Amino acid sequence: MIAVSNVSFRVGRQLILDNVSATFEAGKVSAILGPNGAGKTTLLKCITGSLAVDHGAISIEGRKLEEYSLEELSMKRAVLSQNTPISFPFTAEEIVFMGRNPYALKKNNATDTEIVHETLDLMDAWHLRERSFPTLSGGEQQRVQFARVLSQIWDREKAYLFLDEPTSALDLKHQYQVMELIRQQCANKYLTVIMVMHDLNIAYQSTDKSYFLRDGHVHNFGDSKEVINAETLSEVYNLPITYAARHINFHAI
Ligand SMILES: Nc1ncnc2c1ncn2[C@@H]1O[C@H](COP(=O)(O)OP(=O)(O)OP(=O)(O)O)[C@@H](O)[C@H]1O
Repeated sequence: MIAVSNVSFRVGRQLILDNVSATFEAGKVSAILGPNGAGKTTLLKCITGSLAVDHGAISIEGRKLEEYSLEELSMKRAVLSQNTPISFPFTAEEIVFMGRNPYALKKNNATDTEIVHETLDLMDAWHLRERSFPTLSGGEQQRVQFARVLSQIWDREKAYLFLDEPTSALDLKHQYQVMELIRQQCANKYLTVIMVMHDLNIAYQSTDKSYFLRDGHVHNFGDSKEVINAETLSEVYNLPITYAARHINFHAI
């Protein structure tokens, strides 16, 4: 479990996170939602340790984040950032192999290769493995990067998966496949999954818990099926929204 307790973060005099508290449980997929500039990515960066909080604390399994070594963290959690510009012509397969770097000293080439190939295949990116990464389309790059983070924690139980807009470049089918895979991995390996996202339909359908941020504070949180409602959305996005009683639900079969 991850506990975020009374976290504040400033840049200069601007308060970007204002006394944020949240808990993220193992075996659950949690969404961080809210308008542009609400502080979602900043909160995720504080949770991953790439930003140091000004006030408050973040703990993983009851231990403060700063007490973990980088090596420990790299074998416990994987992070998919929003922008990972790569201009060097690594192949897609080499990018995914980077997910196995934390285990370099315990090298088991056969296992690493199996994991890399399996995650490439699961992300429908096997056919891209020899392609130069910078030449891939936005969605293809996102799938390869997702294979990289999956490969990093593939053989770990109770690991942590932090994803900043993992489906933003994906078409409908790949969005569905990625969310199914996240849910399946989360349940089977008891992962703690935290996703920053904008797509409220995906959040409603595929996450367990949702936190709505607005102006750097938690506006509302709870079970996704309950908290993602017209009233909350109207308040958070400052846009009158009504519930469409005769909406159409498409289901993949
Ligand atoms: N280093 C920085 N210097 C100045 N302002 C910053 C810095 N980092 C973040 N901010 C500001 O803090 C606010 C929160 O940024 P953040 O990226 O966390 O928002 P977000 O909710 O993820 O937004 P989006 O949905 O647009 O990705 C924004 O107004 C942003 O401009």
